[in-house]
Amino acid sequence: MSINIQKLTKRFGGFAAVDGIDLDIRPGELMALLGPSGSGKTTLLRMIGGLDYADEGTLLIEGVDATVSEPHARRVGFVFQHYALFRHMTVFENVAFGLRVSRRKPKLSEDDIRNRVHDLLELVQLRPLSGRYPNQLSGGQRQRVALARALATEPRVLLLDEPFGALDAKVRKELRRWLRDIHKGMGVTTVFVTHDQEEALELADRVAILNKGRIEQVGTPAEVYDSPASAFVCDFLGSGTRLDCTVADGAALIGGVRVPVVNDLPPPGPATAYIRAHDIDLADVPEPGTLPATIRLVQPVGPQLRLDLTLDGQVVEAVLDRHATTTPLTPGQTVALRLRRANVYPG
Ligand SMILES: Nc1ncnc2c1ncn2[C@@H]1O[C@H](COP(=O)(O)OP(=O)(O)OP(=O)(O)O)[C@@H](O)[C@H]1O
Repeated sequence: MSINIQKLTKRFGGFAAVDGIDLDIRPGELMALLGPSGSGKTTLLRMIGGLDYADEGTLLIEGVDATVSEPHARRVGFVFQHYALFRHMTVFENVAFGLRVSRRKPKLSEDDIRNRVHDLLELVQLRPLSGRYPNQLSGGQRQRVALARALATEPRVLLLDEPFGALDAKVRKELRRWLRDIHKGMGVTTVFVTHDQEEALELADRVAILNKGRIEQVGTPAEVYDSPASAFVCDFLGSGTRLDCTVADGAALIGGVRVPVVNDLPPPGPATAYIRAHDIDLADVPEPGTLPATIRLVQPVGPQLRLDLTLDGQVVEAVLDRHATTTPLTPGQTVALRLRRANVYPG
């Protein structure tokens, strides 16, 4: 099912939480709404689901105006961050619930319900646990039940609000992979909210990046990461550093050194360069094209060596391959930095 959002606006008091958003979601697409806290992701998702109504704009589902239709008429399935399972019902009953209360006609027989629930529990790999209660499950298992429950009524659109937000990093990663596989198998148009860049980039077909109720950029994970459309997107997507720079004679200069620029160069004048931490190398000796910096902090993290450095009074973060770094690095030491690529924006 396609979703077309046109100039959608939602105000709370005088404040526009969603501010004239246009967004087209394609049939079968897995779309991430990514942005910092308060950027309007949940409000937008709730309007798609019919849990909130827009003050302005239109929302079409499969070409039909759904701006003011009831949630059940939209046929959407929801999964929220906090497992909204019924505590007094078994896993089986939780998944069956939606089917029992469904307004569809004719009603499903008990046999049909049992078969459907068993198929869904198979899909989320929880069939052996169908008799358990939610408090006998891990957080990840509960979210899988919540997903099975959301899928039970065969929604046209699946909406997920930080579905893995409350889980630990390893479980999150497993569930991501698993959600991607399920989505691939079922092909239901899915919109999920996250503030986790890695999650959005890893899972989504396309990512919409929100800032202050507006969309900054929509694109595939590679597009938004490699070609951020604004300083905000660049800053939000990459762990990195902002450095003052000057654009002159068709080049960007930091501390008088020319840096390779990957986006469209802004007009001549003062500018800001964004350098991702892994786009910085350390040269063995100062040489043309390098900049002198002082190490402030050296932190080995798994396979990486994370460095905080100061360059001309500005703090720079660099990430090196720990095993490829043979020279000892210590705080206070002066090193030569080579900035391999930068995104440069005006001002
Ligand atoms: N019911 C409400 N009444 C008043 N203000 C609200 C209401 N719901 C949301 N807001 C405000 O609207 C803005 C957007 O909120 P929203 O929950 O959509 O952001 P979000 O991007 O999902 O944030 P988070 O990642 O923290 O959940 C916030 O400033 C929030 O305080």
